[in-house]
Amino acid sequence: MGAKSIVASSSSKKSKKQHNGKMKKNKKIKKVRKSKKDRSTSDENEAGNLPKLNDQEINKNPDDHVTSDGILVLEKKSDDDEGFDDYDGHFDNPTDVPSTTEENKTPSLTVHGSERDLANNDDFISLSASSEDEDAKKEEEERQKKEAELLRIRQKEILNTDYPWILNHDHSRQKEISDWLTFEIKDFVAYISPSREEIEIRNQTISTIREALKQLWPDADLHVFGSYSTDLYLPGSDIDCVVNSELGGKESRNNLYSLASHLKKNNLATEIEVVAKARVPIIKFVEPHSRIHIDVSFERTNGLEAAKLIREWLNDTPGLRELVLIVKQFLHARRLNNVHTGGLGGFSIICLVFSFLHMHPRIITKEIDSKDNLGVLLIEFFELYGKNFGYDDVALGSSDGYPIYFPKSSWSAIQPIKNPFSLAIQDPGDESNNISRGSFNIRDIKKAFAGAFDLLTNRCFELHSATFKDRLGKSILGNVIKYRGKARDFKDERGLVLNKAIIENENYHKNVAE
Ligand SMILES: Nc1ncnc2c1ncn2[C@@H]1O[C@H](COP(=O)(O)OP(=O)(O)OP(=O)(O)O)[C@@H](O)[C@H]1O
Ligand SMILES: [Mg+2]
Repeated sequence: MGAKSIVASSSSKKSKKQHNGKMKKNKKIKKVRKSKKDRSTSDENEAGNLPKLNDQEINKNPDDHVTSDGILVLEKKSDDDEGFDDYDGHFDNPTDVPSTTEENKTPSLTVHGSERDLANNDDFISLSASSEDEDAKKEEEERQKKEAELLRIRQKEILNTDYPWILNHDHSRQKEISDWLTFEIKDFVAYISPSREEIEIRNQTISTIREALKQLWPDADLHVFGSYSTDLYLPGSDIDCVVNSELGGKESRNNLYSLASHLKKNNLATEIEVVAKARVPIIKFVEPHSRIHIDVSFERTNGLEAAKLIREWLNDTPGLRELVLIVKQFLHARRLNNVHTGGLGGFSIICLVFSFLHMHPRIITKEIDSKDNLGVLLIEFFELYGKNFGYDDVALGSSDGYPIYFPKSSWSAIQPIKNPFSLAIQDPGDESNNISRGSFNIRDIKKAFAGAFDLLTNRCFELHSATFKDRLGKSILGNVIKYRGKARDFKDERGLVLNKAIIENENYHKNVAE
């Protein structure tokens, strides 16, 4: 397997020394000033402005309620470290498309989350609402019929294989088995990268919501952050948005409700949840035409700063996008990507991969080129965070824009540490914020990474000693990633149509700088 040998590179002494979580000196982390807006939280506790509650109310938290127009208002009060993180993952598999048929016709409450969440009274209730108004009901039924039909068509298109990215892309004759894996990773990423149509739908969705927002609040604007503004989204990822306004104060409970109600009236939101009193007040809903899940937060700029920083990371870090997308899909398939259930969110994944690539000894010394060695790097990523990383003692941070390790014990903002076996990742925009504090299920995440390392290395050895005839049509990556999708060309169409979220984020930063 030569210089790129998986075994040789993954067991390199130098590599282990650098990567086993041994700490570097903690340099002072660059302070990033938080804007006033970011620090503001809603203390308001208005009463009486919301519509009366209807008969279907079932309150898990005594204060949670469903309004008469079918909007669920969740009154999250506490903000403990292990609590509910309002940033969610995604619903990124065509087979995950929520059912749009029978069960949505009658109002029903669905409880999401583990027993643990329920026990903590941290449960998360979603409402499938229907209007009492007859016309609206008919309209809704019509829409649901159309969606069901669309879903049937989409499902027919889904290929009967768990590895659609290998169709017509055979790399089994590669001499280096690690090159085979590298090519498969590239194919997978091209396969799940957005088509022109998908980008246009996202652009359109955001424009429509922004227009509606401006009708309601002329002083406000809608900005996109998160994976859509960094091109790190999978096909069903949510869109994270933030409403910022000249007059401010849009994060109040009443304003959240007004916006939710306005979007609903304009047929731009279904399955709405208003989480009014969380650390980050938020509205979550599904945009009915695109079925995209949207999260809207208020009066904050930190996500917009993070989007810019992540795009800079992507420009400066070859291989970052590929590995992040693979790890995202890997965790998503195992239901380990949702922070609400202790999984690892998109932001944490980006930081883990960024840190891994920038501290990789063979990359630092320019011994290897990341893009040509994605296979080896993926295996080593799984080895590091599955087998070697010192979760008990080591925190990830950054200094002058470069990732560093430092002792968790020296990070005053996270003391006292309740659970030492936990991931601690310093927010590059706020040194007091541990972005992975909600990821309490590190045990399973670590186990999954370790398992992936074993599965991939075994598969590499197995195929390395197989004949070319036996290798034909086989997948290496498929040993750890499965994906059900339709046949599509391996065209990453991001070059054909502009992602407006990126342009707008760039413009936002230009305006701020002026
Ligand atoms: N714990 C957190 N603390 C502060 N900001 C966060 C935190 N989690 C997420 N964010 C902000 O929200 C943005 C979106 O986070 P998220 O975890 O949804 O990642 P994502 O890149 O959008 O991935 P996905 O496609 O899975 O949604 C981040 O880029 C960051 O700005
Ligand atoms: Mg997101």
